[in-house]
Amino acid sequence: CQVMKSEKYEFQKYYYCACFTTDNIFLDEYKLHVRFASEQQFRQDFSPVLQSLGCVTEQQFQDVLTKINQEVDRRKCFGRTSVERAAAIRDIYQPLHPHVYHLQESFLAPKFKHIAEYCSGPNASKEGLLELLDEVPAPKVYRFPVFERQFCEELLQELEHFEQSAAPKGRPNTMNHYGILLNELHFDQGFITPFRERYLHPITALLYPDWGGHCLDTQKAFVVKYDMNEDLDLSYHYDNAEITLNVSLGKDFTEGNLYFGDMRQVPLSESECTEVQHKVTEGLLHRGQHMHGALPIASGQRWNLIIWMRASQVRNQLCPMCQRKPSLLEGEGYADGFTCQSDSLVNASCSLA
Ligand SMILES: O=C(O)CCC(=O)C(=O)O
Ligand SMILES: [Fe+2]
Repeated sequence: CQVMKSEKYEFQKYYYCACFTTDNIFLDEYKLHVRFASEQQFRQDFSPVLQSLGCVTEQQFQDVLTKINQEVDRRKCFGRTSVERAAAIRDIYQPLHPHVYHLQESFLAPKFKHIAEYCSGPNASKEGLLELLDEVPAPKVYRFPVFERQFCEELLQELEHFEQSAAPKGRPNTMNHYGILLNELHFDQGFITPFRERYLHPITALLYPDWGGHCLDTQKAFVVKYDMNEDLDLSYHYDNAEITLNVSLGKDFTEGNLYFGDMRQVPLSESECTEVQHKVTEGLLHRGQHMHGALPIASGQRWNLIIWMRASQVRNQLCPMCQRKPSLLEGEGYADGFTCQSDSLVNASCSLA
């Protein structure tokens, strides 16, 4: 029911987990994710591994602490600065291709529409869906065409135009230095949210019912960019997502394959990795907790659309980043997709009144 849905959209508040300001802080120089709750805890937990990675002098250690402090400050201000950037973008940025902000069927590959239609039908089954998919390149990783090539080109032109503009830019996370947060550019309402609800959700509901694929309710969408003079690769990590869609948008590039290891409980040294090629216009769907990374590109420029899809019902039980019961911090917009049970009770009583 449409009215219920938009009411929910207006009333529902979303949250971060407090671990956002302490956990999964990426140290670029040492390619290491750390947790920083206090200096004492940090020294105890990470001195040995940092030393083994070449952080041996007190000065080097102090430099690490400075970087951590900067990142923690960035995260503490993130909600406010993100809202400010989104407002500034609305005020000063003139889109090159305004139509790409509104999802149209003509953007989508015919095969993708067919797959989504099949999954939305009354007789859909996982087995039937698997027969329609091109390939299962790694365990529970699925590939299918998503966009038409012309749409990929126009979207990239729009994003490059944005990059070259004076508008402020928020970066997707500490591991990507380039790339663009699509919610700040106002892509959610007209494009990403209906794309997830109408097309992706029926597919994930069949493929990942045990990973929240049947109850996705928000997302964080961004693009990543790799260039010979910028970021070349992406370290091994898991996503802040229940399910991730990763679509290759272009341009021309060589190498830069994605690789998948095991689930996050298994160390890389004990994991057998599978390389998966990016093919322009095609998407790869995987579980957020399935560890992965991206190998360096060897030439050209690679852009991918990443949609981290969240299921509040799942993450409210256990935060996928710290693996603890989430401790909620208020956020703006979809935040990190956690919800609060008592908010729902307030909403229920509102709608009963
Ligand atoms: O570069 C890619 O294709 C992977 C990006 C990714 O895994 C991420 O941003 O979470
Ligand atoms: Fe990722």
